[in-house]
Amino acid sequence: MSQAPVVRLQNVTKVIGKRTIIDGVSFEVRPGEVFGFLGPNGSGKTTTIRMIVGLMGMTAGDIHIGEHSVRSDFPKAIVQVGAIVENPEMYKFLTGYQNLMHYARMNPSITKERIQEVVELVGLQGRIHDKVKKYSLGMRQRLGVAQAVMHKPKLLVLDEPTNGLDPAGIRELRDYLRRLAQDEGTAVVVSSHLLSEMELMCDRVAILQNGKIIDVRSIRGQDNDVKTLEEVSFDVDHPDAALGILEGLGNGKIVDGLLNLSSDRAGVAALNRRLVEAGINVYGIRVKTKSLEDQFLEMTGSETIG
Ligand SMILES: Nc1ncnc2c1ncn2[C@@H]1O[C@H](COP(=O)(O)OP(=O)(O)OP(=O)(O)O)[C@@H](O)[C@H]1O
Repeated sequence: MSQAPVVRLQNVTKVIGKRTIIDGVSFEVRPGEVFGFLGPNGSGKTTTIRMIVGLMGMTAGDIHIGEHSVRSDFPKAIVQVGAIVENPEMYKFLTGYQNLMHYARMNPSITKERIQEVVELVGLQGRIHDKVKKYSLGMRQRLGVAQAVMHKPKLLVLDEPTNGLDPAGIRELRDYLRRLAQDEGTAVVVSSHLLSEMELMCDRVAILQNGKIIDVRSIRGQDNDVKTLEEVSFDVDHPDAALGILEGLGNGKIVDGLLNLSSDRAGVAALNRRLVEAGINVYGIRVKTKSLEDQFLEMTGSETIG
């Protein structure tokens, strides 16, 4: 995690009328990372994304793309971004290739080789010379991504990219986003209200509710395995003292005389060792693995997430 972030949001706030739509949102995304922005409908995902790409101003806070502020240095910030925020504009009566050529002409740095590269990246090589009107939604989506990354942006932003895609289309999207992150080091920000998709696609997710980030967590460890979170209960002789010893770790709480904490698997052993070393007697440890879905539902109350 030593690389400088590609995008950094600091206390981003948006007030419309008297309503605070986005309330002090901060996070950063590093090169090669696929970052999910997850929240129920109306939680503020689109508004945040519109601010990242400069389609909407901020009331307070700032967003940096690389070292350039979206507020004070917008032209330099935005050239490093590729985005699909609304439906990508395509000429339906032109072929996929002609559409890409059309956009490439606006940017002399894009070579024919680069166009070929992005076509392969999104897996459209077999159909790139067909007219766009014959494309499925998934293929249009891919063409949109190809177009958005032709200029090799450091950051790719996609708002609800899975909307309307079937499971095969979602799997393909996931594969080429990961490829883009790995091969080109692009930082990718995707929003969705569907946790199941985010779990498959992202390295980390931020969970947004009522305009606030209520949690940011890693989904994949360095080994690329999906991480699970454990809820641990320690049965100890002095729960209050144990809570003090583990202060600041795992959001500890005492429930029914047991010390409950959140941890990953390796952390459970470390927490136990710390207690024992501090002279606490541990009579039992119960570990419950919670899926991200359980956690998300708990955090956001009863709101459905699909
Ligand atoms: N221009 C606006 N004026 C007033 N309220 C707005 C405006 N834009 C968004 N909102 C409100 O801000 C909140 C967040 O909206 P936003 O579209 O960002 O949420 P979202 O998480 O993207 O949800 P969805 O997935 O439904 O689009 C909503 O309550 C919405 O009604």
